[in-house]
Amino acid sequence: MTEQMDIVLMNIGQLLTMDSQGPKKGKAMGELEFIEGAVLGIKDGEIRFVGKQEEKKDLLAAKIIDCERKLVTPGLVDPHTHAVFGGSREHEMALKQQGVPYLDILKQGGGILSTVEATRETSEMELFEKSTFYLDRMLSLGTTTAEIKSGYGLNEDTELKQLRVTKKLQQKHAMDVVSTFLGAHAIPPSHRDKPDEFLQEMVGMFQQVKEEQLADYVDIFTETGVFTVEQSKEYLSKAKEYGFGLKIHADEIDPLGGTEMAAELGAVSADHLVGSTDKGIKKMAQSGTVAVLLPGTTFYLGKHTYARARKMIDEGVIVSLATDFNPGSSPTENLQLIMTIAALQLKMSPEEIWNAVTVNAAHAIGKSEEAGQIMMGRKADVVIWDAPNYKYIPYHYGVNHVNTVIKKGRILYQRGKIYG
Ligand SMILES: O=C(O)CC1=NCN=C1
Ligand SMILES: [Zn+2]
Repeated sequence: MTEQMDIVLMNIGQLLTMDSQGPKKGKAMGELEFIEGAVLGIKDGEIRFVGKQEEKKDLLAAKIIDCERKLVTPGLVDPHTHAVFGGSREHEMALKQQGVPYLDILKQGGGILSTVEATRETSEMELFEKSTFYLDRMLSLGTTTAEIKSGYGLNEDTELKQLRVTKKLQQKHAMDVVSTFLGAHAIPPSHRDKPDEFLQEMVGMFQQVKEEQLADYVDIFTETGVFTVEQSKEYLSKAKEYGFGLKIHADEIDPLGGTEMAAELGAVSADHLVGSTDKGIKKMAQSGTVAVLLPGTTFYLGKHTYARARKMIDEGVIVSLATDFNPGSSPTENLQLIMTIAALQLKMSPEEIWNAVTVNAAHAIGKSEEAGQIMMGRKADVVIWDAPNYKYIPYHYGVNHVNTVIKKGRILYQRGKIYG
C-alpha cells in the first residue's frame, strides 16, 4: 500500500536515530543507534517512517531528497546559551591576550558588567532582531532547539526585557527555545557591597516570571567574586519553592563546591564543572543532575584544565555539551566546533559526543519527549550533513558541515550554492 508523505529522505548513508528511553549515561553513552542505507518519511511535520531502504519502496512524496549516502541525524540541541544580549566584547581580546584573568576583567567592571550596560541601553526590538540573527545562524549550523538565559540586565526592567525577547523568540522563531532566568548572573555596581539585597530583589521577580511564563528554569553564577555556595543554595532553594527547574554555573573557574550543592538540591543541570571534585561527580551520578560541559569556554579563556568528562561518564553521570554562546567567554553559535573540542580535550568518543548534543542535551532542558531523537511520531527536526558518517563531524573542524536543516517538517536551510 503506497503511503503519501510530504518529504522522503532516501539513500541515507547513516541515519542516527538516538533511539533510547531517556538520557544516556555510563557505558550507554558510548552506544549509538543508527541505520545504514536508511529511508525517512515525513508528513504533517512529524516522522512517519524510519527504516532500511529495502523495507519501504512504496513511499510517495511531494519532495524526494536523494541523500547520496550522506549522514542524517536529529537536529542538534544546545542546552546552554546567553543568546539575548546588547553590544559585544571584542575589545576584551587584547586583555585576554595579555593574560588578564576573566574574573579580574569582571572585577574591573568589564566582562558581564559591560554587556549589562550595553543590554540596558538596547531596546527590546533591537534585542529581538539581534538574537533572531543569532538563532538563524544556529539553525544554519544544525541546532534546532536551544536554551537561552537572561542575566545581562541585573535589574528588574532589563531582566524582564530580556525574558520577553526570549518569549517572543519562542513565539516567532522556528527554533524551539527554552528560557532560563539568570538574574543572579553578577553583582551590579549599585549593589557591590550588598549582594544579599540584590539577590532578594531577584527573588522578588520570581512571582512575575512565573505568572508571565517567562522562564522554566532559574540559574545562578556561583563563582569567586560573584555568589557564594551558601548564597546560591539559599537562592535556588527559593526558586525550587516557586516550581522552577534549577540550573547552576558551577565550578567554572574556582572549585567552590557548586557541583555538590547542585546535586544536593536536585538541580536539573550543573554547568561548566571544570573544578568538580570526585565527591561532586559521585553526587551528580546519584541525583541524575545533568553535567552540561562547555569546553568552548575553557578553550576561549585560554585555560588548559578541562572538565573531567571521562571521570563523569565512568561514574555514570548524564553528560551533555553546549556552546555557552555569549559575548565574552564563548562567542560562538557553532555546536559542531564544540564537538571537536570535546573529542580533543574532553577525550569523549564520537558516540558519546553525539549522545551529548542530542538526547542528553534535550534532557538537560526538559525536552526529552520532543527533541534530540528521530522516532515515529516525533517532530521532524532533521539535519542532512555533507559527511559520510557520524565520526566525520568532530574530526573535520572549523567548517559548517550542514547540507540541509528540516525543522518540524519544513526545509529551513540548504547549503548555499557557489555561483561560479
Ligand atoms: O561572560 C559572560 O558574559 C557569560 C558568562 N557568565 C558566566 N561565565 C561566563
Ligand atoms: Zn553560561
